[in-house]
Amino acid sequence: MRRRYLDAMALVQRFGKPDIFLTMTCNPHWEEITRELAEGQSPQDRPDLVARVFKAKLEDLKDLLFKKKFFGEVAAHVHVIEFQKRGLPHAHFLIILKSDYKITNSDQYDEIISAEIPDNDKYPILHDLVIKHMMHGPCGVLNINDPCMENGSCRYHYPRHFAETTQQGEDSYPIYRRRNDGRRVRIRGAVLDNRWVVPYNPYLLIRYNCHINIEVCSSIKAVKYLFKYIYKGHDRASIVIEAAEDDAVINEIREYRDARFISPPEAIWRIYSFNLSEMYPSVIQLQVHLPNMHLVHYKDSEKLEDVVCKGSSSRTMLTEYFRMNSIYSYARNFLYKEFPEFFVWNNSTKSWKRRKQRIQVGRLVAAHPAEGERYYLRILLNHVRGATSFEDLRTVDGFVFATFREAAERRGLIEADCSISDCLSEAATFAMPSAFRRLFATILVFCEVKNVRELWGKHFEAMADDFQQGSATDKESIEQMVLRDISDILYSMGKDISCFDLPEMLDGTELAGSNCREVIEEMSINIDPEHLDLYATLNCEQRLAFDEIMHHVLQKKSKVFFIDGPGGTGKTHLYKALLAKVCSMGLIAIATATSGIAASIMPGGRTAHSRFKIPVNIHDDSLCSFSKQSGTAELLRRASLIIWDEVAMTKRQAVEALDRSLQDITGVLSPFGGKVIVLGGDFTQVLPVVRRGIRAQITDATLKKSYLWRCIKQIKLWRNMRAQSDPWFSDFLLRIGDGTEESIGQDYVRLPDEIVVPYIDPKHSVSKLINDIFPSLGQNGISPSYISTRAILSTKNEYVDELNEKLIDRFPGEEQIYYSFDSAVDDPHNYYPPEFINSLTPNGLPPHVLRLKINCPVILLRNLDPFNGLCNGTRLIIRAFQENAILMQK
Ligand SMILES: Nc1ncnc2c1ncn2[C@@H]1O[C@H](COP(=O)(O)OP(=O)(O)OP(=O)(O)O)[C@@H](O)[C@H]1O
Repeated sequence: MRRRYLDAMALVQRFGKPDIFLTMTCNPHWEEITRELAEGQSPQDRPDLVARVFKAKLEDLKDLLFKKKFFGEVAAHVHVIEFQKRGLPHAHFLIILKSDYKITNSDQYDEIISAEIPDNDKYPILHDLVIKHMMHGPCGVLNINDPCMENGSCRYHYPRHFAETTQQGEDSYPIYRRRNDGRRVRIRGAVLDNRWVVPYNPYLLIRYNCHINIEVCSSIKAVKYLFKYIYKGHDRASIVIEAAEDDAVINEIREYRDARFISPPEAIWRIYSFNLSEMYPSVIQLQVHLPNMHLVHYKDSEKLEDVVCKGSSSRTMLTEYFRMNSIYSYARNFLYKEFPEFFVWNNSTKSWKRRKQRIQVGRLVAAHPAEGERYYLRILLNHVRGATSFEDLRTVDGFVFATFREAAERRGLIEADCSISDCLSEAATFAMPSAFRRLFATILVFCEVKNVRELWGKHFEAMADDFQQGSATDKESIEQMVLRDISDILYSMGKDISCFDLPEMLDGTELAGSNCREVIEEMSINIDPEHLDLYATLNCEQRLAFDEIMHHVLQKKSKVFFIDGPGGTGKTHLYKALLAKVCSMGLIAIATATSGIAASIMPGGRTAHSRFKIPVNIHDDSLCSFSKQSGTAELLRRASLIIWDEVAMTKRQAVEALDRSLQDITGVLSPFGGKVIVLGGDFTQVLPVVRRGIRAQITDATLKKSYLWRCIKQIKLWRNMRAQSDPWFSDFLLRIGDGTEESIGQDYVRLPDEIVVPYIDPKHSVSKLINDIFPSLGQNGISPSYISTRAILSTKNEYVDELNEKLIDRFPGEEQIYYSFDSAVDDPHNYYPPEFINSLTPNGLPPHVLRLKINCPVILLRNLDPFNGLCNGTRLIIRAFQENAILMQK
């Protein structure tokens, strides 16, 4: 039996998730069919004719979709055409669009898909076609015998719910707009409304006059479902083409590219056609087997001894890959999975040969973690280049490990049980005890440590080192001192030491009552003397703002201010002056910002979410999650001034939650419980993120749409203090922000030639960009400030990863590689192979392969410890590294 494989995940990996799912079903009453029928014949009598016409329509559809780019430029597509004995021929298409044409929000869904009955007066033809082809059922209570009924309900979930607007569905398809507009139609004896409309594209429906269902694949989770659907129950990772399971008469599979085959009426065929565009090469499955545990094929007529002795029986793709590596230095440049791109496998001679034309993509046959050694062998093959034998693969730093697991662990490719402990042991060699305790606390908070007490016991000495040098000599006192320090650190990270299995902290060692801990912490923030002098430097708008705010603080007069200023107009400068002044008077001023990075540049700054305990999933009536008796509540009650920077980019519901909570804890029913609040931000910068939200939804989420906006006093700062030396640029930015700069269409602005790196082609332009920004990158001895005062910004994580690869290549020094340990939750069947998960680049996670060099800059992607300035966006410099620990400096 001939089989062809296609790796669905490889497709997604290479081109991204599919965007559109389209099903077209043959209309047996197409004119092209009916006019050729002889007197008394029905379409069922002429399957050849039906198939031919259907094929012609499909060709036309493919031309429209792929050449004429009906939905935009197509990166790749898969389609399956089914001719069955029962039912009409139909075709399924999965279409992956190029990145510029991705369909991402519900406005775009509405442009291409409708799920409503059209107005009969305005669109009579379309109205008739929808009734004829796109109404589901009736099923359910209207017709319990409809073929779609399964266990008493419709397999396709009809009737759907009415929906006023199209929305992003949680896991799979969007919820299309199906308004309850009173339109009804009588179909097969039942009265149906918009809830029964199968989503369609009006143009395609009119053009093809048949059932043609279009769906947008709204999330990556839909991919799994779609691939399963399109390949009906086959393995989701490797798709196998074979006969329909219910077929008793098939004795051969025939496969025709582009569905040129016309099925004979007596057979039941599925014709699969994979046409992944010219760019997408075929996929070859690469064998992964343990030594001498490969499959050997032989004929019934062959003698087993002969089979075993035959030289070719011991040769496999893998053993030959090793052999090629041992004799051919060029071969050693590639991973096993990359091999088929450069070498071609000849199955009859069982050997690899240098490839001359047409590339192929390799994919290693899957292995489940439960398979043990084969799974670890596969991991090694996915990461190690040029191995010449199984033993070579087990060799790391000259040492031959007994198992593939140990070798993978040693290479840092799988998480070892002792990774965390090793990290601490390594860190102990370069971290001071106080920094070491901070690392210990950070690990407790972020690493889900299973045996905390064991970790504590093992690393106590290193954590206690500085206390042992001091006056306390007995172990218990020192232990209490370490515990207290860790407790303080944990507290500043919003955690309580009692949540961790550590030795008990004695009462006396607690600071003055846990309720006041936040207050004490806030009161102990050091005031930078320079900040006290900032008042003298304020420009006149800043000074007016300062005076008015201070007046309210001193008079304890309730007021909410919004410092409205474009970037660089000195908002932070003003906050620093205010914070210093209020704190110097012994009053409490709380500094927060929406992002960690903005919080970290204000003394004592915390993210608003952590300081006010704002719930992550926020709703219109949410409250902050602190109780009236908590330390946070006490701190807020005592605060004379609360600053929240970058409020323009937070959802209004978060600010409203703080308003309600402050009213609750203070008992004062005026905005924010009568406090003096300074909000700041710039609505021309980043707005709140509403995932896949349309403009209206984003605008609705901003503070300007809040009930609070009416009682907020706006203070405008307009003088750009940052770009004083370049007033032209500062004006240019302001014009873009205000929307007064001439634009091309609605969204584009022409940048002056002087600030643009001209585009030649991707390779040279990127190289020129790097040379322009980092001209001395390759030189030894470049200073950290050289690196940290320049940056290349990019719009997508994948571009950032690409640029980082190029930059780190040029960076001087020896590199250290770190691999992430990625796994899918809720995937007992290992449908998501590790290399697929590793290839994803979601927000907030580093790439799977992280290449670092001493003195190279890195950006922290998590709010590890915002109170101490370690937050999402903090830039650090690599100072030293070991296998599990990295020493970084701000
Ligand atoms: N009155 C001032 N005198 C001197 N320098 C100032 C003054 N105001 C602001 N600056 C300087 O201008 C630069 C930008 O100020 P700042 O960071 O406070 O602006 P911002 O409005 O917070 O900007 P962004 O919105 O981009 O965060 C800083 O280097 C700051 O020190």
